[in-house]
Amino acid sequence: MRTIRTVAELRTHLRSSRRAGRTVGLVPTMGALHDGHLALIAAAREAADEVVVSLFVNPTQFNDAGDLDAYPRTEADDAVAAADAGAHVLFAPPVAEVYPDGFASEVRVGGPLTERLEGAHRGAGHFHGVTTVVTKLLNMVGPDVAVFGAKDAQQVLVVRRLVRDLDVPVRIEVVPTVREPDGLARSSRNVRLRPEDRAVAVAIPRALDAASSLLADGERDAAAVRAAAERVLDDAGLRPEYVALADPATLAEREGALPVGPSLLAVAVPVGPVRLIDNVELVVAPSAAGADDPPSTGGLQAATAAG
Ligand SMILES: Nc1ncnc2c1ncn2[C@@H]1O[C@H](COP(=O)(O)OP(=O)(O)OP(=O)(O)O)[C@@H](O)[C@H]1O
Ligand SMILES: CC(C)(CO)[C@@H](O)C(=O)[O-]
Ligand code: BAL
Repeated sequence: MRTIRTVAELRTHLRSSRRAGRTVGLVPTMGALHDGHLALIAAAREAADEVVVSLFVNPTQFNDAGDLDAYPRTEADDAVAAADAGAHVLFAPPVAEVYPDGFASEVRVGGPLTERLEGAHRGAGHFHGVTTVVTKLLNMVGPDVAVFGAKDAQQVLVVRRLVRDLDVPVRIEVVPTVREPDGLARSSRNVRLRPEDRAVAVAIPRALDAASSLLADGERDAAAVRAAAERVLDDAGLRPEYVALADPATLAEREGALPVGPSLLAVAVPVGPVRLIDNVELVVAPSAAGADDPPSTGGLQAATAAG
């Protein structure tokens, strides 16, 4: 595996791969690689001949300077992990290579997809930073396929919108959330959890499970399903920024009876000094009698209950 730091060198390398007829997969990351990232690299290897892992802690998507400063940076370990996972290139540009002096452009996805949930709490500027850097990475690499994690479900929606709206010739693949043995979603920020925070953080996947179980037991009321998750967080002494049960295409909050098909249960929860996010797709299957019910699209990481 080669570590490349400039766009010029990356293009030269990829030109010869293209000439040899090799397809290219991109895995965008901010480094501090864990098993979630390795699952993305494995999916990219399945989907393409040549895998580029980008490692760039993108300053424009951080609303909180403290969060940016504290973001873990472990490039030497990341290079070993990416190579072991079968990546061909680690693209790790310095900030000035991505945002040279005089940089004055931004790529925005407008509307509710960037305004709701993470957009409401981190600020829509978060997603403008994500879409700007993702557009740049797609332009730099020109991949056939780019792989993202379902842990950042809203980011997936926003990136898919971007690619459709701007006719970017790339296929977006999504990998289900990889979890610790106790259910906590793997996240680069987990290393900043103090032992006492780590012990309560398990309430996050348990809250998602509680909502899934209630749905499986036949509950259909959105408020009741949401409240089941909120109760588990509250019992653990956690104060979520949001617990959203939403339409997975528009992120509009569900009210009343959940419709047949998928809904997205997404949470953001500060745990000590760290802000964690997680989600699960809850699927109400059509009832055997309901021949007119719309078909379930299925989820990326769905919990399904018959209607
Ligand atoms: N547990 C996971 N399972 C699957 N994909 C993941 C997981 N965690 C992160 N990813 C994906 O990896 C890609 C890079 O994410 P990133 O480098 O920000 O890691 P991260 O663990 O999400 O870090 P943090 O949550 O601290 O920002 C994103 O597409 C993200 O959705
Ligand atoms: C996609 C991404 C690498 C853009 O900086 C980042 O938002 C992330 O790690 O999910
Ligand atoms: N994984 C999402 C990137 C971020 O937290 O900014």
